[in-house]
Amino acid sequence: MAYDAVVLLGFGGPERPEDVMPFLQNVTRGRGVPPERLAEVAEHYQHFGGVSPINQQHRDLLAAIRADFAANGLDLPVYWGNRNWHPMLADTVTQMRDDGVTRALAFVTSAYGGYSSCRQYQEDIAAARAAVGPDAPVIEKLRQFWDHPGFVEPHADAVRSALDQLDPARRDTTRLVFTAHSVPVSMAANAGPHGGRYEAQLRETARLVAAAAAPDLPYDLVWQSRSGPPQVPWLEPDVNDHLAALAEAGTTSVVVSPIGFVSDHLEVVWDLDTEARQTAKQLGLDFVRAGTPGTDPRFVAMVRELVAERIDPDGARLRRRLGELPLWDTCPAVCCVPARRP
Ligand SMILES: CC1=C(CCC(=O)O)c2cc3nc(cc4[nH]c(cc5[nH]c(cc1n2)c(C)c5CCC(=O)O)c(CCC(=O)O)c4C)C(CCC(=O)O)=C3C
Ligand SMILES: [Fe+2]
Repeated sequence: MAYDAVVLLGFGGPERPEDVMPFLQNVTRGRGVPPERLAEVAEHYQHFGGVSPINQQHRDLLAAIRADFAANGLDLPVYWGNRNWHPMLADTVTQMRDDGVTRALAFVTSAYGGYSSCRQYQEDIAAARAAVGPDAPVIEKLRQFWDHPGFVEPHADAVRSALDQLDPARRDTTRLVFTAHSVPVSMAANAGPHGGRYEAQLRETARLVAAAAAPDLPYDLVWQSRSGPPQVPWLEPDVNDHLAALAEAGTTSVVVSPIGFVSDHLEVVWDLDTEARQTAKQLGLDFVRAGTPGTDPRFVAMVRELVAERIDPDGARLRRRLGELPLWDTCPAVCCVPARRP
């Protein structure tokens, strides 16, 4: 199968104060997020002058991918479009069509299965193509990469450097706390063709990162950034509640590692670096937040490797992965169907 382009598909974020509300409306349209929650999240963005770091992180990743492709002789143009903010994917697909692209691969900035992390991006692609019309390029999503060494190793190194900042005399009472975006329990139950895939993949990534970074330390997987109406159950415990439980049980020091994400965007710099850090301080816990892959060369090279394994007629032989969960290129049509909303 011949491909003539790659597109980086991101979440997107506002870059001016006046963009914050329209961005949040795009994110939450039809999703039953109460206005109080929206106002609260708008505050988090305004705290940073209305600028989410995520678009610049997408730009940096785009530049790094282009440089890596060029340095390794992969001659494919790389485009960038977002789900929720400019450049919107439909505009990018229009440009691709105008440039004569007919068949492209999409690298999505989420490693996992599940509705928000995988299926919704495929819906974004379908909607953008429908908006462009019958001559829109075909766009196929690259596979989930939760256990790829290019994702796991940068997270593990980040955990190691975070640990170096903690008091070694307290190692016996130090713990790793991995976090990912909480989702509604019903969405987690529907993730993947047999359910539970988002959580199962996160547990595997946590296991792999912990084993590589600090096999002697206990670790947990907990959740952050809960949204939605209060009566709808979401995955728990929340990272802040978990820190309280750890402090109560004698933990003195934590490394918090956001394995659910690929860059230090607003959910990281607000929910962890601001809120969870504050919680830890109140509890008297030593707290260091571990970094995310960002533009780590191994992560950037992973994008090229994912493309290479898809282009190769016998791509399975090129696959690099550390875990054991089932893996596929193309999701079955039934997976991650949206939870029915009340
Ligand atoms: C699984 C998952 C990921 C990881 C996969 C991936 O990375 O794609 C993720 C990433 C992100 N989520 C982000 C921001 C937001 N998420 C929201 C709301 C929601 N997220 C959900 C899930 C996820 N979200 C869900 C189930 C909702 C409820 C509404 C709905 O059913 O869709 C809201 C609404 C307000 C609120 O928080 O209530 C905002 C502002 C940003 C950008 C940060 C920045 O600007 O730097 C990023 C990368
Ligand atoms: Fe989110």
